[in-house]
Amino acid sequence: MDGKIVVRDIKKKFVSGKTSLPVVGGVSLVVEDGEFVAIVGPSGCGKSTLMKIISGFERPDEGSIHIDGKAARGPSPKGIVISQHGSVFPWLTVQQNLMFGLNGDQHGDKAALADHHAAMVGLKGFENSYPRELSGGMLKRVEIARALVVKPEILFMDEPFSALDALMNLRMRTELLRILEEERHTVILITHDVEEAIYLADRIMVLSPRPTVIQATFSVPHPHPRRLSSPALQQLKEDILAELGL
Ligand SMILES: Nc1ncnc2c1ncn2[C@@H]1O[C@H](COP(=O)(O)OP(=O)(O)OP(=O)(O)O)[C@@H](O)[C@H]1O
Repeated sequence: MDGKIVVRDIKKKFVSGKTSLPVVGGVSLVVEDGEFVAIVGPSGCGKSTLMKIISGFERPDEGSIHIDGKAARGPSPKGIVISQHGSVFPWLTVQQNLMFGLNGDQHGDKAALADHHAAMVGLKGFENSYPRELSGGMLKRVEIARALVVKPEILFMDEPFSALDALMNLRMRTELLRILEEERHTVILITHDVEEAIYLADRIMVLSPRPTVIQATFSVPHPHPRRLSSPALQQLKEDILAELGL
């Protein structure tokens, strides 16, 4: 079976008493090794549910997920989730947070590795700070460094920058691209921000309203850094917004 991540005909409904809410209506997709796929869709269409299923934190009613050809029946050790809800421990310093996931002896000097990743996201000099001493943007960067330090093959990102102000959001996009150039990861990004998707992704999937299916797929074969004001990318934005009924 080809593809780093192969998602086959995923369906999911939530049942509560006599009511049943169909959320994912049959989604199939293949993500290649090293590819960056963004998923956009209308509010409440089931984006987060789909991400939880693909990352192994929610069971689908039907369908399958294969990672590197193997059926995935829970969270894959090859992947890590970065979501809008922070997962940084408030009682640990930046360095301790970054060292937290480094179990086993194969990581060498863990403190040095943590400091390298802190520097990578622009937090050099803040290794010994506690989360309460950092701004929202810095916290987000700790979170991203914390995900990257364990060198995951796959990054599952669910609206990772949505809690940030506009400027920090733009900065984090650029930062993420720089990091991905240094260390190639396979990425699935959920976002409601079409420009963010166009700026970052190799391919963009547009989801339909609930129960969601993939309504359209767009390739973004443009080199980085991308200028969102270029006619081609403006046209792409219009095409995607039209798919979203906007
Ligand atoms: N665990 C759950 N139990 C019951 N219903 C749920 C559960 N999780 C999600 N839902 C429902 O499924 C639908 C889709 O939710 P989901 O969070 O996946 O959408 P989304 O596209 O990520 O939303 P948003 O754009 O607002 O972030 C919503 O109507 C939500 O109420």
